[in-house]
Amino acid sequence: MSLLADTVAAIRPLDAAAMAAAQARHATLTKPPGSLGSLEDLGVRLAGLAGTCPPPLPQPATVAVFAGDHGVHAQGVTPWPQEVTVQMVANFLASGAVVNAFARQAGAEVVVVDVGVATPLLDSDPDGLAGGTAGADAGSAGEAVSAQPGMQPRLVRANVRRGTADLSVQPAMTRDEAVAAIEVGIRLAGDLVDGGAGCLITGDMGIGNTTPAAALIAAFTGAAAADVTGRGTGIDDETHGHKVAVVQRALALHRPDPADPVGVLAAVGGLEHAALAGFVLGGAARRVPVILDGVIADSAALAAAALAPDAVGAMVAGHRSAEPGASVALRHLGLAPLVDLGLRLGEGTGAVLAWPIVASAVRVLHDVATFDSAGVAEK
Ligand SMILES: O=C(O)c1ccc[n+]([C@@H]2O[C@H](COP(=O)([O-])O)[C@@H](O)[C@H]2O)c1
Ligand SMILES: Cc1cc2nc[nH]c2cc1C
Repeated sequence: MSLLADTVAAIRPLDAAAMAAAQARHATLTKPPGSLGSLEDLGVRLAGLAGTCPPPLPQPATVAVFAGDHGVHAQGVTPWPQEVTVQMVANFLASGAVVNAFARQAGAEVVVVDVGVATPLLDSDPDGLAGGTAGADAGSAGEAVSAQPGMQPRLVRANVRRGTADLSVQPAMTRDEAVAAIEVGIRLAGDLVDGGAGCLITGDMGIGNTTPAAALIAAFTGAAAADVTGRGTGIDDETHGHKVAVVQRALALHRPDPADPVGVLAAVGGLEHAALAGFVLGGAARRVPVILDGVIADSAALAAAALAPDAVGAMVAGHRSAEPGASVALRHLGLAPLVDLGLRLGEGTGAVLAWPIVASAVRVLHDVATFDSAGVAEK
């Protein structure tokens, strides 16, 4: 079997006995029952994921920033030049982006993955900066990556294709390319868990990538393009109307079938969306929580859930992106976001902010005294 098929086959439902044990433990802890709201449900779910109560603390954590470019950029769906993708890759590697600041604050490692950047990264450039003519590195997740937060960002060279084709006029990529990108994400998740990671955090970078995200969300949820297409990095009303029309045109052209998730990713997705879907599947197969960032991760999570419905058990919605499609996707997945600050940056920023909340939900099950042990009276 292929890595993708093996991974999907390895994804199992949450463990009911561990969840019942976590539920019962919550009832014994020195707090009014239910007083931690949805954090109690999260702790129970993570016990079910780990198959034990209390579940392991979700640490250390790595945020994987999957970077790719998009042929649909040619349609004028974003005001930013495509080169900003590779320039931001350089910025991540130089620790200068917002996600680096948030990751440093939280104590998470940053890994940058070139899965589909249009501009080749130079092998000879120690910082992986843009330029040169290095060949594609298809199908590999690059070197093994340690999850110990050494705080120095790392680059994983796993370029499947130098940007997608324009999804509004032809398939964004071939099925083989979509599978190769998914497997980049699966391999990286496995490498990180092997290196000790207890939590995986999704990140993305790709000028134009909110357009494929909207198309994926429409394809998997059945929502209208107008209800899931947002303003991305920031566009005026006229450009937004044009962007909705581009998404509608792509959906009408390809008629993506949600029963064929790889076909949907190939037709209207992006390389980072496919890799993120694999990253989620890889985390779910290894029974490690995966914190979703914004609309790009949410759209990829829909693809992962279509491939393996039980993968939803490993997903934690880090935050609610301001993009309308994010809320539609999270509702479809049955996930409630932990943080709602109006962020619409991507990179993994909202998910990194949510990580200490996820850890706190687990910490309660480890550390909090029981009514018995603390001598606190029950009602
Ligand atoms: O995470 C989000 O929900 C999000 C919302 C809007 C924009 N972004 C980021 O902005 C870029 C895509 O925006 P755009 O307008 O070029 O499609 C890409 O790099 C994303 O990481 C991300
Ligand atoms: C500057 C910039 C930073 C980003 N980070 C994620 N998406 C981005 C888009 C732009 C334009």
